[in-house]
Amino acid sequence: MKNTVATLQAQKDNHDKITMLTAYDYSTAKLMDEAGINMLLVGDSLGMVMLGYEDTLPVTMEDMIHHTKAVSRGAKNAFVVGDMPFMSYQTSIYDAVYNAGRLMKEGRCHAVKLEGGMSVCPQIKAIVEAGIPVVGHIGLTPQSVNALGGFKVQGKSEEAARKLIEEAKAVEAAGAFSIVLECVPAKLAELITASLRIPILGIGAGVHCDGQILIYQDMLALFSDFTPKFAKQFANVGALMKQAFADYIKETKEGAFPGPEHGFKIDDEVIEKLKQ
Ligand SMILES: Nc1nc(=O)c2c([nH]1)NC[C@@H]1CN(c3ccc(C(=O)N[C@@H](CCC(=O)O)C(=O)O)cc3)CN21
Ligand SMILES: CC(C)C(=O)C(=O)O
Ligand SMILES: [Mg+2]
Repeated sequence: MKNTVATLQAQKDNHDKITMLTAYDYSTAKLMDEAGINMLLVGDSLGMVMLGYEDTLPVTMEDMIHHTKAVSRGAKNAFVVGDMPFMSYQTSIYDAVYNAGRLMKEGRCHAVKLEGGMSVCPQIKAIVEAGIPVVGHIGLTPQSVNALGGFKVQGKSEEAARKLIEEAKAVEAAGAFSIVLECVPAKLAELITASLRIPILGIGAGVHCDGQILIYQDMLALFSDFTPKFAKQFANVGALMKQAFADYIKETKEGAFPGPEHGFKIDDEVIEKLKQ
């Protein structure tokens, strides 16, 4: 069944957990879609896990469109969300609508996501009015890493927790159909999830959110620069890949690969004639 804004809202209303993973390419998106994932996020985290930058700030609209196109082609039933990169929406309402439109029109995603609370509500409202569904993103907002002083848990003090609740309500009121809540204490996330009508997608925000989102390289151990506490390793695909690469190198050096079954034949007669 195809996932839509309406089916995702129904999942919250029916206490049926929403599942979301990041994807950045066609083949991986297809595997996740076939496994039955509800939502795919083409995250600007691609700057870190796919391109090797140390944060998400250098990611461009062109990077996002390129990867969103690939993921959209691999997603049959999953609801695809394209992440708005740093400085594609903070600068003005015009930029926000223009770039959200590009991501949807060229990338063929079903919704866009942008980071921030009250400060980006005018942008959320304008994008939604253009007919583009918006996912909000509050708590740890990685595009503000320099302002936050690192990738740290958010909303621990009473003041910070109150501000986060206010931000969640403001983003909902601005018209977002869902919110990603990143790196906040589980009990605060539970409170926020209970106070909002729209689905809350948690990452490092405990089990009481309406759904979960994870970076796929983290769950498969494909990324080793750092490991957030919330990154559960579901399989060690990284180790499997490294072993397969080592086996390929070894067999190639030994002449064990390729075998006759991996090649093409020609009539011996032809070869004899060539040798004459
Ligand atoms: N591979 C990867 N996984 C992610 O979850 C992720 C990215 N990249 N890139 C974009 C952002 C950055 N994020 C991060 C990065 C690091 C931590 C981290 O190491 N956090 C500490 C918390 C420290 C504290 O207690 O404040 C941790 O131990 O989890 C968390 C989120 C989440 N996103
Ligand atoms: C951490 C998730 C929610 C994200 O925004 C990304 O992958 O870019
Ligand atoms: Mg992001």
